[in-house]
Formats: sequence, structure tokens, C-alpha cells
Amino acid sequence: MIETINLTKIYKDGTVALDNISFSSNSRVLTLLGRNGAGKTTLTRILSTQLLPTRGEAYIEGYHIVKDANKVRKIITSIPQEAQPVGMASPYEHLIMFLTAKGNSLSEAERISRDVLKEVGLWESKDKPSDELSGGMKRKIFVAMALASNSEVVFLDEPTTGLDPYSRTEIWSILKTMKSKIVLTTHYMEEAEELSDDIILLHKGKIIAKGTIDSLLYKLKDKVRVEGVGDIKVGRLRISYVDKEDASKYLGKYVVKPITLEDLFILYTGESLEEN
Ligand SMILES: Nc1ncnc2c1ncn2[C@@H]1O[C@H](COP(=O)(O)OP(=O)(O)OP(=O)(O)O)[C@@H](O)[C@H]1O
Repeated sequence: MIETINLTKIYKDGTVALDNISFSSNSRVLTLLGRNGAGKTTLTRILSTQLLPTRGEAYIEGYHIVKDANKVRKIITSIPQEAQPVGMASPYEHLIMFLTAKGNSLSEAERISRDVLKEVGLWESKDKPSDELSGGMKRKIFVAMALASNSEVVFLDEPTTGLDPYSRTEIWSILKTMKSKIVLTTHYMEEAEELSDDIILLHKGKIIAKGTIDSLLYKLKDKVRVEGVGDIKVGRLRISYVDKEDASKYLGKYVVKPITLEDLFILYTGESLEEN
């Protein structure tokens, strides 16, 4: 269970990055979805004991993130957004270093490394220096670490940002096989829809909506999105939400699309999710 109670983070310069965040989730994949600057990384860093909150409480599997920080650290693995492999070291060497640092014996580390490198599709490149690998392969080294950790909870901050669509779907399929609970941050709506059991929609440090995809989309369940007409303006685009049964009136003249999480975000904030 991951739980926060009135969690607030105000940075030294006065920026309110998290504003009274309260939620609890016991889902296998909990996704923090929001635009750049929404507070996703701040929340992830606090939950993974790398940053202290200004106020409020948070618990990971019953352990308090400040008072029981050492216990929390034993059951989590956190892969930050800016993680980069050491250029000269190979994927295999990264895995061995990671696993032995976590307390595995060398023979255990070798066995687990072999298994996970095969699983993530890095086996053929296991001995190459990392700086000779593609962006997607570099990112897979960290996904392999998360997989190898077997931690109760794994934090993955923007694991596919900047990757091509193929590498992104490869990483998604690996994440789907992981047994650990995952706290994922992303600004890709598609990624959230593909992977999440539970979603928290963050905007300017506040939770604007939370729940399963179905429960979040329930608000717009009998609607379609019509682009080119309507009162809602997103950038230069005019949008309206009309009943499905009236969609035929707009076909041919306007663009008619099914409802996605993006539409929920637009309704709550008046902004598009993926301006990044
Ligand atoms: N060390 C810091 N000092 C001051 N403000 C900060 C600091 N770190 C982050 N912020 C600010 O806090 C807010 C939330 O940032 P955060 O990085 O948590 O958002 P995010 O949703 O993870 O964005 P991104 O997707 O760009 O990483 C932003 O306004 C950001 O500029």
C-alpha cells in the first residue's frame, strides 16, 4: 500500500511543488500522470526517501518514509529520470554491480543478470560498452535493474521519455511482466492507458483526479470529442464533447475522436496533456 496524507513540498525558493497530496493505492501499477512541472518527480523522490517533505506523511507498505526510511529503502528500487549508464561499462557489468551492491553473492548476481538481460533483449549486447548502445538499449539497462531487484516497490520516473515508439512498446511489455508494484511517472497519456491499474492526475502540485482508467473516463462515457468546433479552446484548437449518438452530424466536416485521458485532463485544466 502506498499512502500519503496532506503531503506538501515547498522548495527553498518558495515553489509549491506538492500541495496537500492525499491518496492511497494498492495497485500493481500506480501512475502519476501530468505535464512537465506537475510535481511527479518531487512526489517520487519523497516517496523513495531521497527528499524530505515540508509537511505531511507518507507510507510505503506501512513504513513511514521519514521515520522508517532505512526500512523503506530495503524494499524499494528507484530509477530516476536522469539515470545514465557509465559509458565504458557494459550492460552485464552494470547488472553485476547493481546486484552485488544490493547484497547478492557474485554467483547469484551472475545468474540473475543472465536471466534479466535475456528477458529484456540485451543478451546479444551484454558485453558492449554502454556508450555504443542506442537510447532504448541504454534505458533497458535500468529497466533490467528494476526487474533484477525483485523489490516490493519499484519507482520508475519517465522510463520511456525520448524513446522511439518501438523501444517504448518494448519497455512496456517488460514492465507488464514485472512482479513488483510499480510507481510510474509519465506525461504520455498512451503509456498511462497501457500500463496503469490506478492513475493519479497531477496538475500544478495538486491531485485533480484519481482512480482506474474506467472510473476516470466515466464522466465522459457517452461522449465523443469533436475538433474544430466548440467553446473549449486548447491552444488554437476548438473542441467540444457531444453525445455519441449525435456524432454522425459532425462526421465529414469535423474530426471526431473517441474519448481518452487527454480529454479528462482538458476538461479539468483547459490545457492539453502532451504539449511536451
Ligand atoms: N530543487 C528545486 N528547487 C526549486 N523548485 C524546484 C526544484 N525541483 C523542482 N522544482 C519545481 O517544482 C515543480 C515540480 O517539479 P517536478 O520536477 O516535481 O515536476 P514533474 O512533474 O516531475 O516535471 P518533469 O516531468 O518536467 O520532470 C516545478 O515547478 C519545478 O520547477
